[in-house]
Amino acid sequence: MADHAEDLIDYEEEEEETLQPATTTAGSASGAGEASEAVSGEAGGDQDKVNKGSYVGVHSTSFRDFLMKPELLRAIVDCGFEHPSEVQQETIPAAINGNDVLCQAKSGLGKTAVFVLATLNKITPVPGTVSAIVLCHTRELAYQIKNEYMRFSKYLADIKTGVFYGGVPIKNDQEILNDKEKCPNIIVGTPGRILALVRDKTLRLSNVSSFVVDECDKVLESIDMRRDVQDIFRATPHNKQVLMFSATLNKEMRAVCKKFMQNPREIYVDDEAKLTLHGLQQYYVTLAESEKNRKLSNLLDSLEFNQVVIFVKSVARAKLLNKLLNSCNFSSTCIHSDMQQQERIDIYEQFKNFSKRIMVATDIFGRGIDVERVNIVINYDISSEADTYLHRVGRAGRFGTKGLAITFVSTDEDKSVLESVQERFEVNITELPAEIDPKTYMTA
Ligand SMILES: Nc1ncnc2c1ncn2[C@@H]1O[C@H](COP(=O)(O)OP(=O)(O)OP(=O)(O)O)[C@@H](O)[C@H]1O
Repeated sequence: MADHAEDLIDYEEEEEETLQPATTTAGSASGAGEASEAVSGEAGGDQDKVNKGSYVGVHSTSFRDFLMKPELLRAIVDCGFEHPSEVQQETIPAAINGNDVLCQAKSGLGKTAVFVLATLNKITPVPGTVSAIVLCHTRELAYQIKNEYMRFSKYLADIKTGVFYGGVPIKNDQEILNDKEKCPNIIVGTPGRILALVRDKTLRLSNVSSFVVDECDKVLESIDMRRDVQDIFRATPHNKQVLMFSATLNKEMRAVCKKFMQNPREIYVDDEAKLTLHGLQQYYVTLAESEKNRKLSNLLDSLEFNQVVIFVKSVARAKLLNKLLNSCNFSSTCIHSDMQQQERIDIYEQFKNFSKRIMVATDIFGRGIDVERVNIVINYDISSEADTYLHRVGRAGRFGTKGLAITFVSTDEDKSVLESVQERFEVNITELPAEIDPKTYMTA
């Protein structure tokens, strides 16, 4: 019964409601019992701290300089990665050295490869033993990260990766874990399902040497999810490497993250202006709520796009808008929490493989999701937080490509969110002009 209850935990359902200011603070995190075995990383941290922006275009190092397994270097070549991005140059060596790492770097510049390569490089797989655990906040992101592990481990046939998340029968996961031949060495998952598997003792974490949290500020923001992460953390050995990543990491969340770490290498973008994606054109349109559909339809007709993501604030609006777009013959699909999990994965896949050009989404698609061809993001409903805005628009303009973000502003509240985005990230979001040259947002 208890296990079944765990099985039902789906933080993503909360996404729409969490379009609210964070309720957690460093103060609330500092109480006893939080990550009890973690040691604060404050001491000695300063000399390790690097404040920097990140750019794709600086190529002072090569992946070969990182002294990784030759199988990984071959896979990197196959993936078409020619040079490490700046965040990779900075962070991969620290991670490979075995340091704990807390890393903030802007969207779309390859944070995933940092932990995927570092953990794959470290692991000597023992059949039936889990060596690395990777946690993130949504099921689709977990699925995507697992695929990244598959890409980079293609020449490391002995390393098995698995993904476990809620919304699908836990029995399948238990069967995999109970079979020594199938048990993954690296497990990616969402905290609720992972904890359920730890609690029922099918998932044994006593040999874990790498503990990774992607989108760490989001994962540790809600008390529920943070508690689950702490419980999973406690099931792992004291001596392990901890790696955490996000594009947004405020001072409170840094302190929370560091409670899980020992003398971490901290890589931050303290100048928030440097979180703005250079290739991304950002505009707003002021309009009444009742004008949104017509405007959207005009934009979809007039703009050139490979793929577009349209963000809305609720499941109901996602369903409705998708229906409307389909009735107007747009190649649209939608993703939200009120769907069977397999359907969600199928929809993610369809969009990723370009079978659909338009995705109407709630914030479950707002962070971490990497679809290369997305060059336009439309905030049909603006987010209620500046950080969420930054993550959403980061779905376009991945890895230094061009992109366009258009935000509909229909209330005073919308206006103030837009103002806070502009102030914090020092970005000038101007009114959408009557015409935009496609060359400014389409990568040739
Ligand atoms: N060195 C590289 N060379 C070429 N492409 C790369 C390189 N590193 C990463 N990429 C590609 O860039 C894209 C974005 O990477 P990734 O999803 O890891 O970004 P991220 O920093 O995690 O972004 P977000 O903060 O939005 O989650 C991916 O498609 C990835 O394959």
